[in-house]
Amino acid sequence: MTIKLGLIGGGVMGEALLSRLIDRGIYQPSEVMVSEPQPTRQNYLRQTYNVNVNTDNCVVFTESREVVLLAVKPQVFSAIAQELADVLTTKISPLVISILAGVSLSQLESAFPELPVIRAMPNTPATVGEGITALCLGAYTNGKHHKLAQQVFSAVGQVVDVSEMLMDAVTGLSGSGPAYVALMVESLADGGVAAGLPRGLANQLAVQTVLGTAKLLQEHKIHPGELKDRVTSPGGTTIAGIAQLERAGFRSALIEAVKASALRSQELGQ
Ligand SMILES: NC(=O)c1ccc[n+]([C@@H]2O[C@H](COP(=O)([O-])OP(=O)(O)OC[C@H]3O[C@@H](n4cnc5c(N)ncnc54)[C@H](OP(=O)(O)O)[C@@H]3O)[C@@H](O)[C@H]2O)c1
Ligand code: PRO
Repeated sequence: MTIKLGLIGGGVMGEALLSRLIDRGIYQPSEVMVSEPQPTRQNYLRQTYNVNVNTDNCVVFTESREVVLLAVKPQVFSAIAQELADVLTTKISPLVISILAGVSLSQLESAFPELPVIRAMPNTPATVGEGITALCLGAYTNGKHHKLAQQVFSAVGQVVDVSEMLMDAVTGLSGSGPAYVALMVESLADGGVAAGLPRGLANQLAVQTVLGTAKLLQEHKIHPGELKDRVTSPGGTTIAGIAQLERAGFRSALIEAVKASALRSQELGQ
């Protein structure tokens, strides 16, 4: 069977994309080849997804007919680029999609000269099909490549096209955001426990509150400030909580977190 998708780096995000792409039938397991350095991880991916696994990134690259997805840490990028340099050809090349934080289109295009490359930033809710991915296209891509990338990432959630100058900010918000939301859910549950709730119930209340609020904002397209006002009864419980959040600098903490993450993304690309 022809390999259509090559995945270089089957870690957290690589696996999130892989599992969903196979689950949705976008790729058959036999059409996928993954490269991973650790034997335990190789066995896990082979056994769990029935995909082809290899340790040689060059084999994965040359065997892949449609897409090669780079999902290694940004710190490994230059080593991978050096490894692949000898097998690159402009005659037949897969579309290269990088999900590496910070690594720019110009760095990708120096590593893959004259080849179609796309820089993408997905996020971990991709695992359950509720991700959001921002795409920006390299100079050697065409409409077919764009469509292919949209097909891959729409299998894991929403897809938006952005200009590259926004990619670090996207990384700071939606790329890193699931961690901030998870921290908030954990803290809400801790608050519930502090107020006397059993842990399991506190977790359930916290998760469903975040999920339901996000759904309400999305489906009714209302401004978050308006929803806040709807919850906040005069002289009631919510305004007492909000006053405390404002004293603790809650908004500012989140703003600064997104800015710090965007800055770190910029640094990783240097
Ligand atoms: N996690 C997220 O939420 C998220 C979201 C958007 C984008 N990203 C981006 O996705 C990339 C991967 O992040 P991650 O969180 O999935 O990291 P990760 O779990 O560490 O995954 C990277 C994988 O690549 C493997 N690897 C290391 N060197 C390799 C090599 N030379 N050839 C092939 N595979 C190699 C690693 O194996 P070892 O562990 O054995 O080194 C690991 O399994 C990063 O560039 C990150 O910026 C992540
Ligand atoms: N996880 C990656 C990081 O923390 C990139 C966005 C989310 O660097």
